[in-house]
Amino acid sequence: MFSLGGSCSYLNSSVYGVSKSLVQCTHSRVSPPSMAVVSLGSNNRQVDETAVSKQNASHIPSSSSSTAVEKDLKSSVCGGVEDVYGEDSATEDQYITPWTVTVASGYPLLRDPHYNKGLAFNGKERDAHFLRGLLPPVVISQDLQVKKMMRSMRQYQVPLQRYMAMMELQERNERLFYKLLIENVEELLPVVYTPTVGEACQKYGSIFRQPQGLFISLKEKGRILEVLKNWPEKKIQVIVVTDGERILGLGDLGCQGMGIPIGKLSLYTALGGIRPSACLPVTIDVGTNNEQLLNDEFYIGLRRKRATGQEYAELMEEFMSAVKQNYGEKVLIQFEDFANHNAFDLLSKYSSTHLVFNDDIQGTAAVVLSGLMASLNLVGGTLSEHTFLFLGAGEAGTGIAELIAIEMSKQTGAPLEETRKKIWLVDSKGLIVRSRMESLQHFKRPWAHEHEPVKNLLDAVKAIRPTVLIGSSGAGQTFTEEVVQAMSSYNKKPVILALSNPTSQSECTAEEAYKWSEGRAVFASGSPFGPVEYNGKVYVSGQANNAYVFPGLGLGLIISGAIRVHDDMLLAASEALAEQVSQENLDRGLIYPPFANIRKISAQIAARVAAKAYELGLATRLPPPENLVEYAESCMYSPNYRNYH
Ligand SMILES: NC(=O)C1=CN([C@@H]2O[C@H](COP(=O)(O)OP(=O)(O)OC[C@H]3O[C@@H](n4cnc5c(N)ncnc54)[C@H](OP(=O)(O)O)[C@@H]3O)[C@@H](O)[C@H]2O)C=CC1
Ligand SMILES: CC(=O)C(=O)O
Ligand SMILES: [Mg+2]
Repeated sequence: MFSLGGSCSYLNSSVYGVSKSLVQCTHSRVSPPSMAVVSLGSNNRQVDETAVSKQNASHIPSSSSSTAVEKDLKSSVCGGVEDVYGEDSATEDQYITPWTVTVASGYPLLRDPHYNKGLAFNGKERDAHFLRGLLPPVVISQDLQVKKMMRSMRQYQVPLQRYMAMMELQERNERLFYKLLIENVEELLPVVYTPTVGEACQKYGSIFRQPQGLFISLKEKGRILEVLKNWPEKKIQVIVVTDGERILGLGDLGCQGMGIPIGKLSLYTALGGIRPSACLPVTIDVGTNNEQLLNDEFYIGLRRKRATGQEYAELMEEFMSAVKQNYGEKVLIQFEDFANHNAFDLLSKYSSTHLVFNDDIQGTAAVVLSGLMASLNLVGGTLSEHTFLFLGAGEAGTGIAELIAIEMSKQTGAPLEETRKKIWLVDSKGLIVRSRMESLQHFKRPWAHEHEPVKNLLDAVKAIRPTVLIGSSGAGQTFTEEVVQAMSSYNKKPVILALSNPTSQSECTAEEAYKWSEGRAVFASGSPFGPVEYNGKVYVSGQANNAYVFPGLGLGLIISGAIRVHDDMLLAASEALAEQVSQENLDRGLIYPPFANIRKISAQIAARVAAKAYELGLATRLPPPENLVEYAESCMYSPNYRNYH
């Protein structure tokens, strides 16, 4: 009678005075189980809809205690709906047990995002899985579902509504969500990722419906391993974790930063082909210093100031140890949007014990270096013949600067201390120079070159005369007309990268870059801008965003079973990405390939990263596959529906 594809055990539970027989099953993911399963633990999919639970009571196999259930199911609420578990008749001061029933057939199958196919369930599946009558008669293809969803998405004028529609889809039908995203990546990336995800995080409390990801707060101190075990998936390969302190260029959004790990991991799947069930979004909630959120009645996090020092370090240490204990050595932990006073220390502390990677420092560096390599085809010269000026000397700025210096050093044989001298950075106090050394944070010190103090960016541009200007400040409108004009007065083709996200924080817009440089700028930005018409010519700018690299890098680490991330892997990723920029792209002024090809690009990046892991002796999956590109492609998750028997 039961085709559960896994093991079952019967549990007894007393739920608000009603004794129930529970069947606990671990079932196969390929073929959805076709009969009643009850779950109190973390091993099964859970459906928390009372109505569904009630409906499923009829599927529970009979046993002595199920007879008790029938006997005790006397109470009802108005309208003739049976109050099966006494939940409705319980007064507010009485306790009820939030038990849930999971059945991968009937309604619960339609409610399970991993298995649900909506109208695409065919006749056989509808018969086999008790779906008859639960769906209208029509059977449509997944392609038609995509077409329909895109049409409905395009009807929303407000970006946040699109974001919410996408999140709702992800929670309702995971494969359809990913098919939509993969097939319409250029249109939907700005919805699930920057810029819209930034607004979503700001308003996360107000738009919160279904919890996604794992929230680990100070309240869970001492119990993090237990919390990890609550997550329904066991085979985790990638964790993206934030503590919400530097969300894009929007600052401290506390617990509401959760939108970022969720967004990044949906790109791991859509762009890099990592299975969704292998991805775990985590937000560490240590409080927030954002007064507006602390006073917001809809704020979802701990209402306290951020923990710092030992309290913070201990929670992070417990998290990192618990992750290793629960998922092993080879789970990739991506640190995302931590403030720089923690980010560098966490990376250096855990890079020798865990497979960790900081996307803002390292992923951004790989993507920007790649764009610079490609831009040399437009502006000429070698990397070391250029001079670089950054606005912003934090994670992104110093991370990129260091990788450029490493690459220059590899190319020329000059020591790193020398190649760094071609790179200058400006922070909120002005140009970073030797006389400021004592007061500088450690990650800025390598960039404190000999120079007289310079107070602002414009003066720094005039003093340094860079060929490349990179914005990584999180401060919008800082590449002013004067700054862009100054860059254009020294360079035939100034390279201008406005990396800050979201769009509101971009150092300048694409239109401003082209207009103020009289169409000469080679421009790319962290958040996308549409094509710009200037003097009768259409300019298309690229998106200099770490999303080009982290999915492929992650895939490469996973397929090689890498145990550590190495700078040479970042360089390999940069090269692989730069090689994907075609002459046609360059002719249009693009220094990045279109996102439309991202899965092919990710496979190339993954192959190159994996090859580097093997070369460095950091790979554990042996022997290495013969053709790494083919192997990477073959490992990628496909969102197409599977047939159920
Ligand atoms: N496109 C992409 O892929 C990525 C983009 N980013 C974006 O880059 C931005 C910065 O991120 P990150 O480096 O992590 O942030 P950090 O906080 O680590 O660094 C910000 C830096 O900018 C400086 N700064 C801030 N405001 C000004 C200003 N008005 N004038 C001059 N300098 C200023 C800060 O100065 P001080 O040190 O003196 O405080 C600091 O050095 C964010 O907007 C983020 O979204 C980040 C990662 C990837
Ligand atoms: C893109 C990204 O990681 C950031 O803006 O923080
Ligand atoms: Mg980030």
